[in-house]
Amino acid sequence: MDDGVFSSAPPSTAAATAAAAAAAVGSSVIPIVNKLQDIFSQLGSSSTIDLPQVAVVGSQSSGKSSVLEALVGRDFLPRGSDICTRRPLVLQLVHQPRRPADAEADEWGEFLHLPGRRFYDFREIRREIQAETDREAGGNKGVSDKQIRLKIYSPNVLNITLVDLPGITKVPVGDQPTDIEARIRTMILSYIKHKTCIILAVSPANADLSNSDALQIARNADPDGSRTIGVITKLDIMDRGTDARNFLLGNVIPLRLGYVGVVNRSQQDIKSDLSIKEALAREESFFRTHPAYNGLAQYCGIPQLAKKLNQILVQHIKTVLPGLKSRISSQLTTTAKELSFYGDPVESKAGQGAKLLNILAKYCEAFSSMVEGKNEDISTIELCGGARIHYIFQSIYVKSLEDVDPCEDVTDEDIRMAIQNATGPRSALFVPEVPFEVLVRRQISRLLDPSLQCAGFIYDELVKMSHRCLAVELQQFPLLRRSMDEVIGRFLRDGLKPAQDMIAHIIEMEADYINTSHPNFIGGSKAVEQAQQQVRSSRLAAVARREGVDADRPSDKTQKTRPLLGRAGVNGVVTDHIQALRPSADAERPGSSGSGSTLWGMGSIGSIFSSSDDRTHSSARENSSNRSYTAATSHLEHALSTIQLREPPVVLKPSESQSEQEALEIAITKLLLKSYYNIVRKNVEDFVPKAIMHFLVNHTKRELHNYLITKLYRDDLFADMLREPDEITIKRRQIRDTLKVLQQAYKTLDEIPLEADTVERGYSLDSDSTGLPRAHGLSSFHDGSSPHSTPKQPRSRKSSHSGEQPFNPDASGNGF
Ligand SMILES: Nc1nc2c(ncn2[C@@H]2O[C@H](COP(=O)(O)OP(=O)(O)OP(=O)(O)O)[C@@H](O)[C@H]2O)c(=O)[nH]1
Repeated sequence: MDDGVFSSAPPSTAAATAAAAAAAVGSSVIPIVNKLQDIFSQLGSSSTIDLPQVAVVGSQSSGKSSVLEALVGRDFLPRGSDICTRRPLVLQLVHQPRRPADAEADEWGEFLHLPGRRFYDFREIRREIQAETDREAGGNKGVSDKQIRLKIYSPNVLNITLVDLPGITKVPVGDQPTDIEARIRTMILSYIKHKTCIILAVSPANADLSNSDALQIARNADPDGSRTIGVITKLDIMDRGTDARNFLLGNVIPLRLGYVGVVNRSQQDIKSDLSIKEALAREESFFRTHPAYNGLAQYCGIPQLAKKLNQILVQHIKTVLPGLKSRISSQLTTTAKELSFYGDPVESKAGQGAKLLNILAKYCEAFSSMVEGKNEDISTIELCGGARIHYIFQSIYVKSLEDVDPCEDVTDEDIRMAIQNATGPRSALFVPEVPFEVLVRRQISRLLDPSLQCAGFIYDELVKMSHRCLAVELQQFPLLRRSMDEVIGRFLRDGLKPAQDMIAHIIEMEADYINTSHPNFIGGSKAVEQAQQQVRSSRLAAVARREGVDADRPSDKTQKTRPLLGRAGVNGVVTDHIQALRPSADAERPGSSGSGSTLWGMGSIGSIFSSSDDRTHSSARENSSNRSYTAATSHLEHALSTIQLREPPVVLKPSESQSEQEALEIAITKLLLKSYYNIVRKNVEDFVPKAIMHFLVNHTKRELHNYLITKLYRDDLFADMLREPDEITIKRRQIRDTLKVLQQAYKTLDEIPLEADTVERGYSLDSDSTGLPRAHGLSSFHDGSSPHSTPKQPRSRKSSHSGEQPFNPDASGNGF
């Protein structure tokens, strides 16, 4: 040990103070981090800036605890020539504001295993570390990987975590297991493997540096050396005539971040209670006066080590700053937008009038855009606005009409009854038009209800849209919102009425004139043809069924082979159906029917019931039946004096059995009914939506703006309409305040890189004008700017960030 160095240059108090101030790890970064912390708290965020962890590794008694203690600037760690650190000590420094009135109580320690107990005396902290080590690892040199966690609260520290790890030992002693070396190495690696951990690889200068355990294990965890700082201790006790100059310069084992040589307190110094402050001053004197380290000031001393760490921390902060800035910037944009949304309260009448007009115009624009599907925030989740109108028209209204069977509520009996009633006392020679018209009108009138419902649905949609327009903006003016709702409600109701009237007219028009000349109408002859086919096929099916069932009853067969369409029944006319299938030449001539009823459409329908052959046949049959009737009566006259007819019932229904002719008539009527109904349905499906669009939807788009102005733009109403509720006024104030805070925060962040440069410059021991160390390994922590730039020279944001980023900001974290 070169005691002469210390004795020849006793430390001055000023130098000691300066050195001590410079030595504390992160002390110079505290203002920056405090500022960031302020920004976080002002923005109401509980998040903090996470700094990397620092871990000391090395062989046993290499001086790890001494280095850590010097960096923290307080005596609190057990140190000694024997094994001291036997459990990992996780030391969390917690910055807290200074309390002037109670300066003594500003700093204290707290152990996780002794919650709530504050240690103001740092010697007691050391004792507790020793006691807690013994409790877990025993008193006989045993080692445990169970952490001791200690928090130190102080206004002089940075929020950072430091880890003191047991030293690597080769030969087991005391209670140590045989594989102690492997165990300790595994334990150390578990800490330093994390990418956010800065490794202080401590090697004593009085041992063979090229075989350093510290450098070897650090290389395992950090092969490219981007986060390893080599620390060479005990330079004061190197062999006389040797020095660590080549090592410090990186000539022996190069390291990207370089080396720092330090002189800690010796065991003797510890015994004689040499303070850290004095020790630092002595260290400074040692390097200043030792010829071997002349010109290597930036590689020497605890303050240089602290500076190197600070540079890493500054670089880390620089890395996270852009993210922080962009967060604040986007918050700024959102808040500014919010404020512009609330705008400034308008006091003057003219201003109020203009504002009201503006709101009404914007409202109507928004309404039209919503109807036309042009609004900005088009939903991808559900149909909205005009698309809903389209859906109601096509998927609800049109679809419902198409699903309706026009004959659904018209039974065969209804048709039969209508036909019989229409022919009056005569027998029907032709299918009369009246029943068809009656029935088709009945079906047309059924279209009115769904059409009016459709108009009602669209009205509801418009009301909903009117509520959605400027919903957020109008929250600011509840009275105006209410008045607008009322006015718009009235306007829409007024628009619904003509739409409904038009719909009623459309249906009435359709019902009023049954246009059987419509080109799409099936017409009589075609209907007859189809009806005959239907009837024939159903008859054949019935015959086939019966034959299947009665195959073993031959007596019935004669009955079944009778002409099937012989019409016997209510009108007493018997018609041969086969005859009826042949259209008569007479019937094809319009007006040839001669009956009271008009022929349907194509003029060929009636003929099927009126062949002269039919009439001959039927009169022949009538004659024969009349003959037998006369015979029977004359016979009865002998037996009875009076024949009593049964009274006709009050309500008369057609006889139950339906003749095949009637079946044909019914089938024809149904075909005609369906055909005509389809024409009407298509017309209605087309015209009803047109009516609704014209009288209700487009009318609203065209006229609402004028209507709103007429009803609401009145001098005497301006103030009331635009009166804001108190909560809006408060909200505006809050947003303004937040905006100010954000602007300030943004400005502060902009200033931080400059301050960081100052930090880097502030603690150089040599006379380098830039103050920046020239260590080969430091380049990765520089900001890429020229080392010769003047301290006050402002830099652009871009240039303040290094291209090389030793830490991944996303992975950063101090572990707690
Ligand atoms: N002269 C001198 N002694 C030192 C120096 N650094 C440490 N020592 C002494 O070396 C011994 C070990 O120091 P520690 O700081 O306990 O070493 P450590 O690496 O933490 O030891 P373990 O935790 O037990 O592995 C102590 O007696 C210190 O006083 C130094 O730079 N010069």
